Amino acid sequence: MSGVRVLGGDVERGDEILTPDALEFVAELHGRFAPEHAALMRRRAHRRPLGFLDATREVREGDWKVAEAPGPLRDRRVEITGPTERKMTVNALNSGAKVWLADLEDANTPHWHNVVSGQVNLYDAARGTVEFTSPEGKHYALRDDVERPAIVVRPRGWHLPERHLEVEGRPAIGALVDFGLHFFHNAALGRPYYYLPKMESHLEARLWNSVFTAAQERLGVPHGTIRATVLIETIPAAFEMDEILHELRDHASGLNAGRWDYLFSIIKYFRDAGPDAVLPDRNSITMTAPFMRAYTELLVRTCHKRGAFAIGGMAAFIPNRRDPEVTENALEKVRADKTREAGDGFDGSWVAHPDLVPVCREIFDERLGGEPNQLDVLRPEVEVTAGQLLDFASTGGAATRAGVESAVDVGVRYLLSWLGGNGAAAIHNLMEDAATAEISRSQLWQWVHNDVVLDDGTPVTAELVREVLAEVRGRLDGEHLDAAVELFEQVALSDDFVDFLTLPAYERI
Ligand SMILES: CC(=O)SCCNC(=O)CCNC(=O)[C@H](O)C(C)(C)COP(=O)(O)OP(=O)(O)OC[C@H]1O[C@@H](n2cnc3c(N)ncnc32)[C@H](O)[C@@H]1OP(=O)(O)O
Ligand SMILES: O=CC(=O)O
Ligand SMILES: [Mg+2]
Repeated sequence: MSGVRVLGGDVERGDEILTPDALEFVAELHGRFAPEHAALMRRRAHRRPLGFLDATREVREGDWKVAEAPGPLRDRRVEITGPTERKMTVNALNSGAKVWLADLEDANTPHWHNVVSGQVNLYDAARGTVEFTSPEGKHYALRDDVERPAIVVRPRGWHLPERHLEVEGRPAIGALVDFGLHFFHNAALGRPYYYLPKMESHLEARLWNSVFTAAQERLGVPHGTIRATVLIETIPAAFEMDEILHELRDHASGLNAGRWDYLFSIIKYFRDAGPDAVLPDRNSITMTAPFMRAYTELLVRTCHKRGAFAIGGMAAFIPNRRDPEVTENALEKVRADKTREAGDGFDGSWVAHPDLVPVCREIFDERLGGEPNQLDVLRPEVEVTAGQLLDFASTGGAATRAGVESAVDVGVRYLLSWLGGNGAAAIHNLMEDAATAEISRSQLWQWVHNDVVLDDGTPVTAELVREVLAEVRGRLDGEHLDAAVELFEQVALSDDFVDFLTLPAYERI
């Protein structure tokens, strides 16, 4: 194969995915789009003042809609998310959800094995042939008595490289590897649906749109077959919701309120902006904080004005089949979260675990009546200003010692899991993934660099964080403990803010 080298090791059935034609296709996408991608990544480094853009006023004020949703995406009342590990693939497809967000992003450690075997599992899932037998001998197969969810694949964000695949001597772009391999093998089946994470501007959406157009042309797939739901989960993107949908309008199917990365992005963007931008303990920032409400209200309003689906986010509470009290608490919290979203006009929402599918379904069933969605709930009364999106000062809550301890503890435990190959983990009964871990470490960085004083009068210093880190280290063990602790210290405390914790973490796998 000219220009492409596979540097990762052998993965079972990898030869069915990494075929010469598929690699050629991925290489072609790189040939066409790598220069634009590089320019957009350089653009990210510049933190511009935030506001709605003058240059795109016409798009915001114009009268246009995105393409009508295809049949499998007209009813998205409950979406289960999860990694593409084989057993979880079967479990997600049997969960009774309307959509499975098959995650190659924040719930996945991009070990080469996970990247390739995830594609194998998606290949079988798309063909209804996926099955699995556990080491204990339990057999998993697709059930006939459950409606199969539409599969919506989330490739990695634009920033992540894939160094196990080289194109023209350079590490490939993770997003193009994930999208390219999946599209190449599955587009002909007619349902190439994607979730697009972590975009920071409509120009990045334009790049995805160009990639989609080229990919469809190249494989002879009709223009507009691809449908993409964009996560609005960075603060700059919140000011460009209309523009992002407009760029992708032939391929757009909706927006999702990705709350965890959104909080991370806010902390990152305003990490050194002084006291008014300092956020309190993660646990005290809820979806009813004024700036979070402004964000979700604007998202629903924008989507429905444009005929696009508004999909709610992830409540992090996880049930535990061995602990009824934990499960009851999770169900109650998730019920409250989904009830608020349904009432606000969202068309459906995310859950992290099969046992949460029924509660989300029940709430949206009740709200939707006999309808598949609530696209007709236009929310014309919603008007959101830039000031409301950026009003962090009225959040309430405090920075506390418990907040510091929890941030360090969760961050290190998550990195231990990530380095071991599990990009999503239940920690203290909460779902943790790369986005929530980003909040933990960036929050500490922000507190240290803004001379925050805890509610008990203790200043947050690098020494304090190191002290807590030593305590946490003392109670944990595991093969990757040294690496996890070193990494955490780096991403929480280094003078130069590390853009994404997964970048230095990736160097270690
Ligand atoms: C901020 C964001 O981006 S959110 C989206 C990204 N994050 C995610 O997708 C996380 C999704 N959730 C998960 O990965 C898991 O639920 C975890 C890691 C949080 C917990 O997993 P576990 O500890 O295995 O949960 P638990 O033991 O209760 O699982 C019970 C069963 O449900 C299955 N299960 C749990 N979550 C899922 C899921 N999301 N998809 C499919 N199956 C699942 C397990 O495989 C297990 O199956 P089994 O009984 O056949 O062995
Ligand atoms: O991807 C979802 C999020 O909350 O982040
Ligand atoms: Mg996210």
